[in-house]
Amino acid sequence: MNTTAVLASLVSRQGALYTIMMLQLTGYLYPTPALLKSGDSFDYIIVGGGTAGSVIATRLAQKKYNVLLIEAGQDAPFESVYPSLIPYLKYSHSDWNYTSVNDTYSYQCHKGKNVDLTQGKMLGGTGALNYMVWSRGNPKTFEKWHWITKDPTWKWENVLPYFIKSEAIHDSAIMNSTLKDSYGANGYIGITRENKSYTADYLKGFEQLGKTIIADIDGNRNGYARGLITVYNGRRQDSGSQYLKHVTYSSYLAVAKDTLVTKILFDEDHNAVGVQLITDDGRNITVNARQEIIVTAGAIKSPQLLLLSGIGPCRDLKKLNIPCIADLPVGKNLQDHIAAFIPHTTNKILTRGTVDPHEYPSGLFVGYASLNVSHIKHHIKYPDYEAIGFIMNNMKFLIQFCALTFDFPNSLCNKLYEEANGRQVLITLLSNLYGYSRGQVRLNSTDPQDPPLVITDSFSNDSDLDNFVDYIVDYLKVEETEAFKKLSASRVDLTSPHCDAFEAGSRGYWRCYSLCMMTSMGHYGGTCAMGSVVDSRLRVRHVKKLRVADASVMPTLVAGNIFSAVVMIGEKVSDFIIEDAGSYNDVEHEQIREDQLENLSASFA
Ligand SMILES: Cc1cc2nc3c(=O)[nH]c(=O)nc-3n(C[C@H](O)[C@H](O)[C@H](O)COP(=O)(O)OP(=O)(O)OC[C@H]3O[C@@H](n4cnc5c(N)ncnc54)[C@H](O)[C@@H]3O)c2cc1C
Repeated sequence: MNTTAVLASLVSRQGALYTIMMLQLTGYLYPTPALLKSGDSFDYIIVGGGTAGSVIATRLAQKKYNVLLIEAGQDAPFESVYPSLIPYLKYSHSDWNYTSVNDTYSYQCHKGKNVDLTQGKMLGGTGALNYMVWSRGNPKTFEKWHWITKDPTWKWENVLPYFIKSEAIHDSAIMNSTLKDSYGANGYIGITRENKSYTADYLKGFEQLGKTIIADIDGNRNGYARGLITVYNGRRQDSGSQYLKHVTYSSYLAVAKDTLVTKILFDEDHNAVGVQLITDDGRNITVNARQEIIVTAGAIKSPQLLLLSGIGPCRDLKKLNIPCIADLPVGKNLQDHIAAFIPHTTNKILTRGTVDPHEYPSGLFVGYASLNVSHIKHHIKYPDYEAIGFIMNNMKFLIQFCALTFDFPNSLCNKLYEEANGRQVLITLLSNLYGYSRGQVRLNSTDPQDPPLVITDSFSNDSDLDNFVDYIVDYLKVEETEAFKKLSASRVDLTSPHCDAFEAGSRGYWRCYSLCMMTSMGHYGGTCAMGSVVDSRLRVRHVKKLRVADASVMPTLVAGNIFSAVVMIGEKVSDFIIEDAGSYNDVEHEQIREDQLENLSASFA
């Protein structure tokens, strides 16, 4: 077995899975597709049926607003449902397959000297192809958001109820403890804990290092734990499948699939009144929103749509002859959690046997650590870095992870495979939680089907690289523990010849290592940030009746994994929308619905 062979077999299986997708085996999980015609009107139009969009569509339909959810992709396929099939989703029809611009500095050890910007193109969006780690981030993140927006509703104690509302934690260590009041039991996203027996051998190392082994891996406390995952009953718990199923048959929700929104339309008073779109059968039509349009197309596609619609830096728009409606820094402030890929081989012989598709594909631990004691403020100890350990007990998965998910060259992944020699491998993704580098999303052209330009500028702020070195050195102290020695944990250096000029272990070496072995956590955010592009109720500034509500509104990234915070944003903005719709009184609302029912019965007559 080598990397080329594993990737070739994966591609051929992807072909087979695409054929299975045609059978629409997952269709029963989702609403049937709506057939739109030009001039159709809805109370709310939601652009993007991903992580946040699915939450908002569900909550508004439950409140009996007439909602149109528009998604560029299809229902999430079979391989999204079963956790161990994650590798089959990348480069598939359910991925936008975008890449970043080569900035000649970062990602230089990757195949294309850039990074794959994996994003879900299906109901459930990126949550339907992500790595399913559930952590809510550190309270300090939300204090920062409060500080930026001056809106106390973003304080930790005020966002916590929305996390709780979204979760159904199925974990006795949390739910039988004093922590249980700060966790949800009745939300739509089911959460369990990774349970491979061998994960314990690795956690022991951190315990021996003096780290606390904790139950709730929240970014709230420093320490290490087995990962909490969005898997329940052997199935992925993304918001597309788990929220929309509650409104599958609702007459208040229409879902247009395989439908690309190309522009937001405004009237002369700068009210967002409708959208232009290309339907699944190739028609260019316009549909109208009586109340609001909510853009939830993700941190790369939301800014693209706003820019195409004339909302963004006027100077840039002018160059493309796009009339500028609102001069706002759309697309700026792009952030991501960058991780260093650190492999350790061990002496643990792989347990053979077939992989259960319902199972999480590897062992998993998550840890948070801080180097700086000054970070212990207001009784909150907040972390500098996150370490996610994937314990690979399957060689095929190891190769897929290295060469496909993280896009390292085949030669490098072959070396890792050879060094592993049939034994378990620990891959740590060590990430900086508070990066200062910022990138941007810009239009490449005025064609909405053209991918935008994504310039990550990762590590453009040199202090990020410097901090990274400290984090790696701190993390690797675990190699000295009895537990890691017992595992014969041995780090595999895949940087040669790239970093050969540096003395191993020197700061220069670790800087080179970080730049070479860096990878994206897929946590893109910040491109329509609160405080600059949207206000604290996520309304786009300088125009009316338009909101953005997805990872792009985070002014700074959540210090943790960001999926749960995007779900929280979806829950929270739903309340904002419902509160703000108060003036759109029930009488008018009911009246509109009666008109629609009349139209509907007329069309059946
Ligand atoms: C490989 C990977 C692994 C990850 N792993 C984790 C993890 O383990 N834990 C974690 O917490 N986070 C993880 N994340 C991050 C997390 O999943 C995302 O940040 C989050 O799901 C983003 O949600 P969103 O609503 O902003 O966008 P999305 O969920 O991407 O939703 C956007 C939706 O809009 C649709 N769309 C876009 N443009 C248009 C248009 N013009 N018209 C119509 N529809 C459109 C898209 O098709 C998509 O469905 C991961 C990300 C990646 C890439």
